[in-house]
Amino acid sequence: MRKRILSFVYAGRGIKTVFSTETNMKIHLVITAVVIACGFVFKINITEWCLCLLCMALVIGGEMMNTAIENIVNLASPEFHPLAGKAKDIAAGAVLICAIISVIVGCLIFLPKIWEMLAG
Ligand SMILES: Nc1ncnc2c1ncn2[C@@H]1O[C@H](COP(=O)(O)OP(=O)(O)OP(=O)(O)O)[C@@H](O)[C@H]1O
Repeated sequence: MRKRILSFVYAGRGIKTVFSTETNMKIHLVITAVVIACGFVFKINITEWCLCLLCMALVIGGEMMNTAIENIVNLASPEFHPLAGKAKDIAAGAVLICAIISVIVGCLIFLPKIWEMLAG
């Protein structure tokens, strides 16, 4: 039981580390806050909330995996190596794909509502 609780403590420490050290993570946090505020302002429905929450998890989780990979690569290959560069580029590319898809989902949800508000 103690081991189980400790695993939550370690996970919490990982979340705290990534949010306090990674600039990209702070940017994601600001965007997440803006999306949540827009969700309330535009009164999005439960399905739209679920899609927004999934996108947030995708981008923040992806960024955390990217940071973990960067740390492992730096540890395993502090010197220049094509495979180290490839691993970092692929991890960064994965975050970019998640972010682009999330922006598209955000546009599909919010743009019609913004348009409706401006038109009406
Ligand atoms: N050890 C290495 N060997 C080869 N290429 C590397 C190595 N380390 C970094 N690179 C190249 O430099 C790029 C940037 O690496 P870096 O570690 O600065 O990542 P970053 O995305 O800028 O990190 P951060 O998110 O901390 O700013 C990598 O995507 C990779 O192309």
